[in-house]
Amino acid sequence: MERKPRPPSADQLIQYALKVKEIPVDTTSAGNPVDSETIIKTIGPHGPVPLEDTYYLDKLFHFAGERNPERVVHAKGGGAFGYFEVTHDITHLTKAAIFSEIGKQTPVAARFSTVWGERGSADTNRDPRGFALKFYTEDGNWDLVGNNTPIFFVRDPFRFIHFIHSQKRNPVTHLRDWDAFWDFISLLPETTHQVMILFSDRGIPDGFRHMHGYGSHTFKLVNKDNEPVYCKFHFRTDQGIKNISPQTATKLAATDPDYSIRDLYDNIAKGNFPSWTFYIQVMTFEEAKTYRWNPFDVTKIWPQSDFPLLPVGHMVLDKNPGNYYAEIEQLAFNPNNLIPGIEPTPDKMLQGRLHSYIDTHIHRLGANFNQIPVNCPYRVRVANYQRDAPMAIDNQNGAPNYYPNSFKGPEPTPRGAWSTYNATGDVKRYKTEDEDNFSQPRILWSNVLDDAARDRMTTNIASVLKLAAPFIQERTVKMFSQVHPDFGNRLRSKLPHFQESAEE
Ligand code: HEM
Repeated sequence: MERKPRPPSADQLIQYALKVKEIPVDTTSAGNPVDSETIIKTIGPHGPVPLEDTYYLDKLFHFAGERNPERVVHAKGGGAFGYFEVTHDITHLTKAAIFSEIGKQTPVAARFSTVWGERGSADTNRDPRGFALKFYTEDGNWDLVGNNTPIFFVRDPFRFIHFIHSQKRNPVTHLRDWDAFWDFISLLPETTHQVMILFSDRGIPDGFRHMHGYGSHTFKLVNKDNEPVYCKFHFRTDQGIKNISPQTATKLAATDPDYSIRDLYDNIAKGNFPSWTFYIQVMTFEEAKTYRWNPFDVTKIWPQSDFPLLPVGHMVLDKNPGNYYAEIEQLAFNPNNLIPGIEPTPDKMLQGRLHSYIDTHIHRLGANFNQIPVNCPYRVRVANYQRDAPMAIDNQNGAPNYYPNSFKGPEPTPRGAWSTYNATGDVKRYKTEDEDNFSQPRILWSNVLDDAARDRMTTNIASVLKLAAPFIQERTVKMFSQVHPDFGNRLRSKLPHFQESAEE
């Protein structure tokens, strides 16, 4: 029988050993040579262990602290490194250094993830996929922390935490709770659009290479004359969209739960570098005033028929991490890492995210998380008035640590200012329930999906909606019926609860 060659990921240790010219001396974490890795010191062959075995203690204490808290969402993921290259000029739209000339390359780090599962969960779960990018530009890091879907479940950041709680484990049973999931979804119909995408074929992408990535939010581009436009960011996979059937996904969850991480690593190791073409959509401020949908509502797309995709560049991932923990687990993305020429907008969800990520990184990685090499904006010299805290590696030597000062401490620059805009109105919690929740989902149902895709989507929904309490099933079917009566009818026909009620 012909033997299949081992994938590169299986050979990592062999490859490492081949490169080592001289075996290093084993040391304590302080570099002192040690005499054993296998035998503890004892007083006599069967005696107790003396405290003198400090190397054992060095190992033991390090081991007990080996885990950082996992990300509260997007805990399981894989990543890689590469570059972004400009292919089309957009300097009339933005002064962002990364787009300054055709042919310009900027180093990039990418992390792809699932959302609700824990650090050890299966890669093939039905879930959105995170699509987080860090561009190391000469104006510091630009992070685009998006997903593989152009929209999101909720349009107000207050709802995000409730949404995540409804997807995570039940606090009593520690099991996924389909009552909580569908209860939340059916009580907030703004989730309809994203839930349809989640239960469509794209809900289980074939690894990380075969999916698009989106900034999802509406951002602002500002040019050198400080003229702004609104924009959306799109990364379209050059490998083509490819998805996994629910049956194969379930099988893979048991046989190869790290399927997507392995697929990414092996393809890059074999020189089959994944790439994405980068596009923007642009909307002027005038267009935004009268557009038929709220341009800052992240539950809605900007149809390409109204706002065509403009090509800008491409991203290639050509380098695997040298060490997963150091370079992927410790990656810390932040939608607030923006460079001159790219700014936030009144998109409430984006505004709601701007402060969340620094806090989570301090909790997960410590106050100096930006000094970890993979997060460090290494193309600029970091100079500011922050000092100390654990793991301060670059503590800025003798520079003054207060401002103003007479001793050549760093000076703010107008280049760092965001463009000005008008904001008026009473401060209060504005209800958004009058938003249109169904017209874009209806277009997705009627114009984008074909009949077979509609059938697969309703089967996928029914497979887990049937696990919710009957009153929640009924409310959910009612919600989807508002997209299209056919949607509701198909679902009803696939849910045992409705068949039983009909028989009664
Ligand atoms: C108010 C809304 C949101 C809040 C408060 C929030 C908060 C968080 C938090 C706390 C993390 C964990 C970060 C870490 O520990 O490193 C995270 C990760 C992430 N979020 Fe959000 N999030 C929100 C909405 C979104 C949206 C709308 C998207 C996509 C469009 C998104 C994409 C991501 C991605 C991709 C990651 C993983 C980044 C990585 O690979 O390290 N989030 N989010």
